[in-house]
Amino acid sequence: MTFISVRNLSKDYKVYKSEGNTFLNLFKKRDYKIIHAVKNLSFDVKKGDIIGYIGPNGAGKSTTIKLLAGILYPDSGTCIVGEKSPWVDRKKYVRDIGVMFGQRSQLTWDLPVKDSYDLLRDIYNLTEEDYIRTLANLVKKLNLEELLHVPVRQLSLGQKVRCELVATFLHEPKLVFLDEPTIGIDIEIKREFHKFVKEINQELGTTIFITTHDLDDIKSLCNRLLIINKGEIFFNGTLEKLFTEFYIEEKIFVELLTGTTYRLPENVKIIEEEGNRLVVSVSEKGMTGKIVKEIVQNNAVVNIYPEQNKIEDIILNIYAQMKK
Ligand SMILES: Nc1ncnc2c1ncn2[C@@H]1O[C@H](COP(=O)(O)OP(=O)(O)OP(=O)(O)O)[C@@H](O)[C@H]1O
Repeated sequence: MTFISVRNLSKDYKVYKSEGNTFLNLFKKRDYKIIHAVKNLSFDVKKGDIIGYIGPNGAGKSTTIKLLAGILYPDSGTCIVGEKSPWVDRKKYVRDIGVMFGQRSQLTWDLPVKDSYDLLRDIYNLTEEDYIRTLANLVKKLNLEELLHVPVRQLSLGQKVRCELVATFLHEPKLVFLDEPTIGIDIEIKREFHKFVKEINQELGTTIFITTHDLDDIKSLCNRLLIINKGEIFFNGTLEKLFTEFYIEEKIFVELLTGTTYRLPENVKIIEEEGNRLVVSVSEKGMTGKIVKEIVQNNAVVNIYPEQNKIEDIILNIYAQMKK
């Protein structure tokens, strides 16, 4: 079932060129340039999807999130989430969404964590019963009972991220935007974050839209990937589709018994050869296992290991293509 439907969404920024004296600039007609941050964007998201939204710096990810969250107005295009438009039904829409920006906080710096949650309870107009239930559930999941009465300024980054998650999910939103949520946190907290997001997604069917430069987030969480470049969708599909469409030749590292000659299958290419060690490449997706077997059968192999495609390499390759 389609939950988010985005059609031909565009957003430009007008950036004025700065010219020397800022006071005199007030009286002059200044030159400006238009930045097409988001161009004619169209995509659908199903209910309960965890969408990874990635792209190089400046591709338009944050602008898209701000548009979809109703924080920015588009220049043209439409977006329907459930049955609401983020801009037209702004007040009701806010109740349906949660937004967590890795660089910004929903918690009040000088107050104990729990005070910020109480404030959010009032903002979202939660009943005391719902508030107590969801808060207890989230606090248990993230194991942060002992942090509730600590002032936010005393929290470590990892503790703060866990507390931000509670703030984001407290009103049980149907859709959550996570913008660079794991920036700067260690691997242990990151794992805890992934586990939490997966659990909530499964328990409540929350749709999650996540922008990140951390591919661990994508691998651990996302069932779909949108890649954006210069404000336009470059790829839209599953990770499986990404691996098929952007397959990079896989390598097989082979060590042969010293002094033996080799016999290789026809469909491999030798890319390195040094003494009894070879590196060969496989150009056809899905053939690596079969080729390893053939090499072992026909040669005096001491050691052999294939190097399968990694998402990091595929994404790097895509970003390099984008620059051309
Ligand atoms: N408020 C703004 N005023 C002018 N230009 C902006 C503004 N916000 C973003 N831009 C420009 O719009 C383009 C898209 O920016 P955006 O922040 O959406 O990209 P991003 O993909 O989130 O980048 P990053 O990964 O670096 O955070 C960039 O060229 C950026 O410089």
